Amino acid sequence: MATAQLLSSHLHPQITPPLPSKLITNRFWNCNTDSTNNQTPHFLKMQFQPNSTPTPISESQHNKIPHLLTVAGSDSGSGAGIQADLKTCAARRVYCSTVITAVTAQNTLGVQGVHMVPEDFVAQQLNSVLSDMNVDVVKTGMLPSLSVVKVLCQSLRKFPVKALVVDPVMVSTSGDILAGPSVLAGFREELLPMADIVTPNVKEASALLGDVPMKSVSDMRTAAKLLHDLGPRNVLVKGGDLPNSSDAIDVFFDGQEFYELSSPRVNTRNTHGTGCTLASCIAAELAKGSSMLSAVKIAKRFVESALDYSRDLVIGNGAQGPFDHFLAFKNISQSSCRQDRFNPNDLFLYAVTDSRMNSKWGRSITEAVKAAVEGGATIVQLREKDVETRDFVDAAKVCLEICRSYGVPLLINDRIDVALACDADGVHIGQSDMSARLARTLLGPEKIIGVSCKTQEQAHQAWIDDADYIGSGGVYPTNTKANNRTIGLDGLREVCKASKLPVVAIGGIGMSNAGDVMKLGVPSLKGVAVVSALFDRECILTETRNLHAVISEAALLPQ
Ligand SMILES: Cc1ncc(COP(=O)(O)OP(=O)(O)O)c(N)n1
Ligand SMILES: Cc1ncsc1CCOP(=O)(O)O
Ligand SMILES: [Mg+2]
Repeated sequence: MATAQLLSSHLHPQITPPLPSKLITNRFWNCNTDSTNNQTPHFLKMQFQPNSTPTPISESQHNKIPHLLTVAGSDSGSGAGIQADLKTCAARRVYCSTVITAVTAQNTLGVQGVHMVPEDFVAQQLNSVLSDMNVDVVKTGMLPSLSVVKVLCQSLRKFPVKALVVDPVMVSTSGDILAGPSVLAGFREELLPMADIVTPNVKEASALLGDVPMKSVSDMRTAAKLLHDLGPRNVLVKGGDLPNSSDAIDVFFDGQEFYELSSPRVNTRNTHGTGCTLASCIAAELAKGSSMLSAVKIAKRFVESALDYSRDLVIGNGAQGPFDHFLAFKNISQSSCRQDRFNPNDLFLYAVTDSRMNSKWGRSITEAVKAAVEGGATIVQLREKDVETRDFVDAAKVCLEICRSYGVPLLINDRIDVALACDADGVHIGQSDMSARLARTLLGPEKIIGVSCKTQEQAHQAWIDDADYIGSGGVYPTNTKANNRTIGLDGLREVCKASKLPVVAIGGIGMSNAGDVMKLGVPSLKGVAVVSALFDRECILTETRNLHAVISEAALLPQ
């Protein structure tokens, strides 16, 4: 059942110059395009292969959509259950099919009635979907009887999927019982051993373990270990209900390491459906190919943002209201938004602009960015320290269009306001800027956040604060950033070794030394970020192309 490939392939991806998910356009490979070529190009979607001719993406790759099957109960109030799972998958852009195990009459006051679907009809639904529809991941919610648990396990043995996410629903948020004691035995003996992750809250974890006391994070760690002994590959014990804590702390255990994942507690009545949403978001991200830890982190971020966004929503008169899963559509026009999650391999060749260099060579920011992406830059940062805010926003909007047409993310240095104004893909912030945690709250779960880190402690904090990557340097002395301490290759190695986030090296990197950086041989190091070696040169396109060739070759050599 567990898919080693699915879950481990993203844990420590090595530097891999081919960027399989990247779409770029194959255009003119000469210097004239820097500023003079105004022809309308014929954009041709290509799959990126460094040092080789780009190859077209096949139709089947274009048309495959990640597919989640949820096996759960219907909530007539649509806050939880099947309805929450469908909304989560729609918001996360994953196809969701449904097997309904029970129909509940439910609203914000509580559960007024439950009508169980006979187990042979649950089996029939499972057979219909699993035999035909190429399901990637199965997520379970309300399983109202032992016989439904057994039917499900039989179906999963007959139709194996890539991952199984078990949300052991037992009691609704209103306190109503949704699964009796006999189901507990089914969970313990049959379902959990098949699961890739189980996501109990403290009450459910306690019940699964025979009513052990759960009063502290330390109890949660002990419970996570004991639940892991029952067979699931990973355990997430959710501490939202734990008293006396201003933060919601969840304990994640992968069988080897414990992680305490904390997020600020959102003060709202609209928490009905958070458990279902978290589990289906984890499942959706697994279906897209995330590693388990990153799926869990994304899901926590998604729930936190949705709760924050919906804190004042008024639906129903009861104590616990539903929240709005489609927060992302409030301020992002769907047509223009980036389709991919952050891919650490995007850090491979990171082009960072500089307004003074552009003035020196007589080019606009947009001309510089266009040349860099045509030359093979895999991510771009606008680092424009001397530009008026209004001009910065206008230029960023044009750069964003250019980058989007190449499938290259565009980040803004320092200026979260500018990133929000132009709907950039994210920001890069330094140690004296606002914290990554606050930036995450302002930017939401989807945007990319990079943080500059010179030390292992800063790298750890960036991970805690929910950043996506760190930039580490200056690796070599540089004239681009005044008074910047050089950490050398040794300093970079130390930061990379400690970092749970992907790292891009920066500072004094160019043709002569980029290969040495790439050969460092630490898995978290994903690429090089470069300013002057690209932008303080006559032909940006040629320099980018040549640097790409150098780092691709170094990344392919044995370490
Ligand atoms: C990828 C990357 N890494 C580090 C930096 C430096 O950011 P910061 O420390 O905020 O310094 P300034 O760039 O703002 O001078 C970066 N910009 N990009
Ligand atoms: C922004 C920054 N942060 C650390 S070093 C540096 C400057 C990198 O510029 P260059 O690539 O020209 O050395
Ligand atoms: Mg900065």
